[in-house]
Amino acid sequence: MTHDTLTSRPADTVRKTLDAPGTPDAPDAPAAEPVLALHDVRITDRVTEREIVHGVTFELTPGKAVGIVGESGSGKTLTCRAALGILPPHFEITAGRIVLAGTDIATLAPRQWTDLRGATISAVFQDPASYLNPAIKVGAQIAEVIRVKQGLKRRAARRRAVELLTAVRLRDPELVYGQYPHELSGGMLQRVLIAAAIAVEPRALIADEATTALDVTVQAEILDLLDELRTRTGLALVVVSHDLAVVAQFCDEVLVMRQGEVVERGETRSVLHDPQHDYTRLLIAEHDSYGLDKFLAPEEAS
Ligand SMILES: Nc1ncnc2c1ncn2[C@@H]1O[C@H](COP(=O)(O)OP(=O)(O)OP(=O)(O)O)[C@@H](O)[C@H]1O
Repeated sequence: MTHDTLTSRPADTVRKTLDAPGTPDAPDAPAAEPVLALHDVRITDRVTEREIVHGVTFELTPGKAVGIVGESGSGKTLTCRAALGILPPHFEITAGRIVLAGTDIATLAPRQWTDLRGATISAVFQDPASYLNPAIKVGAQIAEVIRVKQGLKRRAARRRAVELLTAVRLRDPELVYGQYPHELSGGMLQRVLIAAAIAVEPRALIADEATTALDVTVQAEILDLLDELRTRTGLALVVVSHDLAVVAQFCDEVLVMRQGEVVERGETRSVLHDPQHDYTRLLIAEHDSYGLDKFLAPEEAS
């Protein structure tokens, strides 16, 4: 077993990861236009009339990654779903603005949303199997996305789908193309979902606990893949994770959410080195002890 994976590192991992040299921005580079910007977004449950998300603000520029961390039920997923235009039926954005590639999403008709989703913004969630049709071979499902969104003919769509399965580093892409979802492992399914999510070359990708259900090695591989796409293609990432090590490694900026509120937000390095809010300190402390437990198990602990 290797300890050099994202969630099985010793205490203080978060800070050590931050100390690793990064790729600094060119000093005089002009600030890029955000692909996605949220301005004080509030989300209300219309059934209970309760406001669930109390004002989220962040900007995501090409090639950057913003992390959202926080306890279960703090509103991370609702925030992401709002940005994707897929809030559950009785939830509504009741204040603030979301601007996607320069367009205020409040002005979008359903048809325009269909064009933007996949092509401008895309997402990968935790449970890949539930997003695939169990009765259709996975390659055909990706090819269908390509045919519909890019208007490619059947043969060209197939070729492109195999290219994408190669790009997400599936070992035998031709074989995988012809397999059904139940024939693939969780890690392979998540790669297939990422292939589908990047099929139409979106500018932003939301990864909402996309690696949570995977074992640590596969998790690290998937995160590396997303990071590579980010550096190579300028894909902008929103990474929702309960794991601070993931955020420390991949995100330029982090938002810490608790009970629908952003309690702390800033450059990842400074938030994790010098947390200002008690809740952020608690998350870091919990992470460190969790990391230590994992480091000791199983060989050293026995
Ligand atoms: N489809 C839904 N129907 C009813 N309530 C919902 C729905 N989705 C979310 N909620 C409620 O909204 C609140 C925020 O949920 P959300 O899924 O955004 O939290 P989260 O931070 O992503 O949590 P987790 O880490 O568990 O995914 C929670 O109280 C949740 O119960």
